[in-house]
Amino acid sequence: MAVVAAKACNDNVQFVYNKFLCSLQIKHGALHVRCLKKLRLLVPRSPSSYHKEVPLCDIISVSTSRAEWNFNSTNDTLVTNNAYFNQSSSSPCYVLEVETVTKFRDKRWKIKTLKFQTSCEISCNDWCQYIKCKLQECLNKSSCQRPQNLLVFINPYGGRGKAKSVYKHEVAPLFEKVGIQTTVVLTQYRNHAREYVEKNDLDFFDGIVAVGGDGMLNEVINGLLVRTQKDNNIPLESCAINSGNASSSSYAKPTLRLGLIPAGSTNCISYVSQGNEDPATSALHIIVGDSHPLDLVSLHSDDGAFLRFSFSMTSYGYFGDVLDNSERLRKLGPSRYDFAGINAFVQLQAYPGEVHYLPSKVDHQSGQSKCRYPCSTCMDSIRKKQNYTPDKIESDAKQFTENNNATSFPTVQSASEVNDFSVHCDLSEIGFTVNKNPTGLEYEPVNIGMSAFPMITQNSFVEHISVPASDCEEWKVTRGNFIMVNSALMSCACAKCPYGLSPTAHLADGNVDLILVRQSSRANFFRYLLSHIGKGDRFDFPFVEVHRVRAFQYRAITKDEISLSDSSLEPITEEIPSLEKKTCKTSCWNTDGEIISKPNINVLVHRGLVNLFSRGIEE
Ligand SMILES: Nc1ncnc2c1ncn2[C@@H]1O[C@H](COP(=O)(O)OP(=O)(O)OP(=O)(O)O)[C@@H](O)[C@H]1O
Repeated sequence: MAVVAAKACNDNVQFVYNKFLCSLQIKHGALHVRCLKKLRLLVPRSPSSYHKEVPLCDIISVSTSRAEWNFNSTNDTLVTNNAYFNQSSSSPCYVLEVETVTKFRDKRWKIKTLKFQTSCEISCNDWCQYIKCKLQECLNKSSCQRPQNLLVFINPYGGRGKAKSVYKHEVAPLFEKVGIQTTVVLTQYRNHAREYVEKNDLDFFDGIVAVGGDGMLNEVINGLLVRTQKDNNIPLESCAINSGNASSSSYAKPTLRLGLIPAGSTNCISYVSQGNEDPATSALHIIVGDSHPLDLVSLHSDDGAFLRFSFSMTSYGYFGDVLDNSERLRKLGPSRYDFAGINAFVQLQAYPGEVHYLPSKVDHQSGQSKCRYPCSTCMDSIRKKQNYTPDKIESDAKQFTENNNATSFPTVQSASEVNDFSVHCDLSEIGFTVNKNPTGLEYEPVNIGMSAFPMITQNSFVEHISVPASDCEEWKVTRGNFIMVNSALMSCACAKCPYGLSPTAHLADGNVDLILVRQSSRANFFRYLLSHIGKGDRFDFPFVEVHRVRAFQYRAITKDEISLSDSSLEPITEEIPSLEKKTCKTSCWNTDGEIISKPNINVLVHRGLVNLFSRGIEE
């Protein structure tokens, strides 16, 4: 049938489309509509200027129907003189209907039906079959099939409690229209979706969709990842490199794709992966079967216990305090974040800590391209990963362990002993380099005894870090009083911050942007926060630094350690409470809107560990 259709479609069949006589052609993955002649005198465009190109992957359905010719011969002089119309008008009209997505400037998608009329029933049917075949070929090539059966979780309480109505009015009709079967679960309690995904048989489904905010997607991701590791007998505590897995981590990748229908107070993933928070657009990305890999980080406590997976922001300090405050103001709805933000700002605090990080080979400065469809950075990393053979992963891992075979944490020299800290510190001998703060102001090397210091051994990193050594630089360490330690796995754009915490972060490049906001005045910190409203450079502050990293580890410095005449950790302004005046408090972590109260954590990036129903933002 396909061959017959293809043959027929090579003939020069003419269709009437949008007041033009036109021909159709499929090439380079798109349906081309080329206009040959205009059928109405008053149409301003010339036929040669009219050329429409519909990517096959944007076509939703193709069908045929019968209709009436819709010419008005009294108004249309050209029509009445046109040979095609004269022949056709007396014969029946067959319509080839191509339903496709149409795209608006704000990246919203809607369904549009293109109607091509002809008097030849056979040509109409052949073209219908031909487009269907080509569409299937295109889907097979990209190995992204369109979902037929979806598991849908709706959080009835997230955001303004609108998720149920959003699904009912904007999404369900679209799924019904294309014949997607759904199993809908209204969540009854926190972690209901997570438990459901962990315990139930999912073989029947092609994907899981969360209707709510980022918190709902986070639940589903955690449930699915935990379940997948269980199914594959992979302990969550281990991140050793797995030679059988093309991923940079030992975690097994789930086969189900995931989607979010944005209906929460923060829908960061929708902003970052499609450029808006429009539920219908998200539904259409699911319907056309889009697929884009998404990096995740796994969070482990300092004793190696698994905490959770996260896909966007993991932040300590100010954002942790905002979330902590906002949980107490839940009854205020989404506006609680504004109140909590003001409250945390009034009580602004810097937290003493130490950050170990493994820089990526592509540093933040040189990786300035934005993540846009088709994103070569994300796709390159996938291709590279595919070339990364199991043998190479194992040999790199071995080399990495041999090169860094130190078992004890090195003694950091005193400030007076060390002038150029980045070079002459003992740490460099075992693969650590201690950074010098660009300002040279906020912190200096400290004289701190090992006995009082939380033990971080190089081996403890090797156990948990699962990135190929050849893709990374050496581990580095820095310390100071931090208002915030942020990590952005993606740009983290949202309605309040349209360019995000880190505008050039990618969805699937295997890196996370580590943003260290050191102690400064309230006014400076406010300027830093304000810089997120616009396009401007949010890293152009002397107290802010950014590193593109594959992994990092945070250790809070305790009061005992501070008391060891640690001059580096003195506040530089009187505005923010001094550590001497206050007890040495710790903050909590805010990871995708969930709280982790333990301050000491390990954060590891896992490249493209899940696939989203998305293609990335189209320019
Ligand atoms: N039925 C339920 N009752 C209470 N909590 C739920 C329920 N279903 C899901 N949750 C939890 O609510 C949290 C927030 O949900 P979601 O992300 O959908 O909405 P949100 O409005 O963006 O978030 P938030 O309310 O935190 O601003 C999620 O972390 C999820 O675990």
